[in-house]
Amino acid sequence: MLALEGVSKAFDLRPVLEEIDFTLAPGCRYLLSAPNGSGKTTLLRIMAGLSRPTRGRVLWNGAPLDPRGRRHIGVVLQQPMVYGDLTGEENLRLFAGLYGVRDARQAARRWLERAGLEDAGRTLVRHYSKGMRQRLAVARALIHEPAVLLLDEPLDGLDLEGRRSVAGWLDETVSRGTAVFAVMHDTASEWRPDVRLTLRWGRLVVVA
Ligand SMILES: Nc1ncnc2c1ncn2[C@@H]1O[C@H](COP(=O)(O)OP(=O)(O)OP(=O)(O)O)[C@@H](O)[C@H]1O
Repeated sequence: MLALEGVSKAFDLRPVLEEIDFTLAPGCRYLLSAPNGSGKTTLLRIMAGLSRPTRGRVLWNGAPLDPRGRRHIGVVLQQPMVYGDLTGEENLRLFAGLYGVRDARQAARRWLERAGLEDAGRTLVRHYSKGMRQRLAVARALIHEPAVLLLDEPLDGLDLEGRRSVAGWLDETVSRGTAVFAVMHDTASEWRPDVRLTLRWGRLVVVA
């Protein structure tokens, strides 16, 4: 499982994260909520292996996170990593292929349907609304059934129905054993976490 060991991060000597020790548990829902600029995205990027800590380590099953470990992680950042010049279906097939999903075409179709995008599957993503793009980004992050799903504001920009359906997939993913770690406003009522976290002075703390 994914673990942080003494993770600190500073930008130009300005500390953002301080000595974070944290291990995710399978099938657990984490919600991280903290003020703007407190380091939430920085933490998520480090957990995903997209940024290096200044000190400390990110571990996958006890060993430093490497490209093989990263295959077990799905990520949705604030700028959804989907390609505007490809169709929704092409995007999903591309990522399914990159992650080594066995039948990429079938997986892409299944996830398009789950995302409620089957009619838009052949439309270029640059013509999608923000909500459609967000649903596609979550489908992209789940297509290889990761053990850990890291999300930055996954419900933002969605209408009520979209929020409920994404929250529903997250719960479904959790029920299959995936640990879901989401940066989200703590007022989001569609998704109930098991553990609420915040960042205080760069430290990750559990909110009682
Ligand atoms: N690449 C970078 N170079 C320099 N400073 C950075 C960089 N990335 C983030 N920071 C700074 O680190 C601090 C934490 O940023 P981060 O984006 O992680 O916060 P956040 O909690 O996600 O904020 P928000 O809620 O606004 O998204 C901010 O002061 C930001 O300016």
